[in-house]
Amino acid sequence: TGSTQPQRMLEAVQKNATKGDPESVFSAIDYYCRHKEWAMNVGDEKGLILDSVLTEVNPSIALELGTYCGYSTVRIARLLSPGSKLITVEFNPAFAAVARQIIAYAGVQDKVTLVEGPSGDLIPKMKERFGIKSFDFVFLDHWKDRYVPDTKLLEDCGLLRKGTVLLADNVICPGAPEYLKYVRNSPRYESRYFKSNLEYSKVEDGLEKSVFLG
Ligand SMILES: Cn1cnc(CNC(=O)c2cc(-c3ccc(F)cc3)cc(O)c2O)c1
Ligand SMILES: [Mg+2]
Repeated sequence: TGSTQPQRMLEAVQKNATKGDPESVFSAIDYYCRHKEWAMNVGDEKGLILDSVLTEVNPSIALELGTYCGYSTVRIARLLSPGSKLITVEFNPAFAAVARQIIAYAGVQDKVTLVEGPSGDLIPKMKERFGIKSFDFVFLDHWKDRYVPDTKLLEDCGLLRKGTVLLADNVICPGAPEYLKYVRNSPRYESRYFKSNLEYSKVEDGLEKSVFLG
């Protein structure tokens, strides 16, 4: 009955997942999006790469740009150590409203702060609003033409430190060519491409992992 696709995803979670079980929540979304309606979640295949990078970094403070319905928010939050935090930024209020419910259903709401608004406006306010020194990990999954300006903004606001890991979704499909040029040509990043597939599809896509060198 849910009128929008995000609402139908939420319904699928409420119907098929177990409250308080993050794994069952993102698995229910994957099942729905693979068999019923495609949606732009990072998905199960790229999600495994996200999991492995997260486990390696074990961030105390992480940032996600582009919450959408909270699929990757739940995937990230479930792997955070006790006391670690994830700040996730979503521009679209309808997406944010669904994401809050999916995050709560998964039981990870205590680790997550969802902030609504344009990333370009919110990033400069992160230090004062959330008392952040710098981020250990950043997942970029929002508008692809915002990857470069927001990365430069994170640098200029002193929100990256030596060793901060940036992980960018969709660098092939839909593509973020300027971002790839930026991080691969900059002496301030050490970049590596993780080849995969577009969520729920056979089309190539991948994640770019870039370590800020300070
Ligand atoms: C409206 N909006 C709110 N947030 C965003 C940012 N995300 C994307 O744009 C995005 C798009 C696609 C995608 C769409 C159509 C297609 F044919 C192939 C790929 C996949 C993703 O993983 C994405 O993250 C867009
Ligand atoms: Mg994406």
